[in-house]
Amino acid sequence: MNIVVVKDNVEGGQKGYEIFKQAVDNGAKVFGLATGSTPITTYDQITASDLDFSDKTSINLDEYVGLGPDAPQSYHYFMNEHFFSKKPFAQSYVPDGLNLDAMNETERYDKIIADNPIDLQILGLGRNGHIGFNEPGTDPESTTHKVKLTESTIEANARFFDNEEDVPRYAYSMGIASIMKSKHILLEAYGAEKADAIQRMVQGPITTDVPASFLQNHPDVTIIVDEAAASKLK
Ligand SMILES: N[C@@H]1[C@@H](O)[C@H](O)[C@@H](COP(=O)(O)O)O[C@@H]1O
Repeated sequence: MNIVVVKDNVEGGQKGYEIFKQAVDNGAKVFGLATGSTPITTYDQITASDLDFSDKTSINLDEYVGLGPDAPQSYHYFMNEHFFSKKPFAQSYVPDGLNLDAMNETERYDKIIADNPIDLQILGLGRNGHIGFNEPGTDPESTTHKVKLTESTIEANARFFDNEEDVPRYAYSMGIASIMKSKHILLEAYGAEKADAIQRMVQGPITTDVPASFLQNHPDVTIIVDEAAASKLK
């Protein structure tokens, strides 16, 4: 794992942008995208740049079950606001939270990923070490699946909703195996509340208790962290 320690998320966003630019320069066609507060500075740098994605494809990691693109807390809405409205792709895929037939939706999404192998996948990191919505205990062989969110994740994501009860309890997420197939992975994490997860991901045993620890098995991972998130690395 290649670890880059930066001063703050603004410098991290600059580095994240550079990694996207390099991927574009090297001919990457498919970009795996993430939501959450973490990648926003990277997306801001990208959307303010002259990088062109009009002949490229994006595939998002996850979506809440029950929320569609018009719901302000949906990940589709987030992507429209922070990325696609400013920098459109030829096609952008996000799991369809309004498709309540989980079997149908997860199979549909797996086919999209199989047809469009991801060149660069960007990831955030949950406080409990989750990636996408792959919570602790997720099978490393998992492909797209319906997830029951943990209390820790519901609590962490409640800040985007009026009440904690409004946070959806389920999500669709690419699986760990789907993520591991990406050619290059960029994970960003900022702030002291991510320090434990970063330490366990990088230096702990590879275990389903810390889904991100499986990234130790990937040949091409770059991690951008600020000093607070790196503070527990030994
Ligand atoms: N499903 C998302 C993850 O993809 C994201 O990485 C994580 C961290 O979010 P944040 O970047 O806001 O800390 O939150 C959510 O649970």
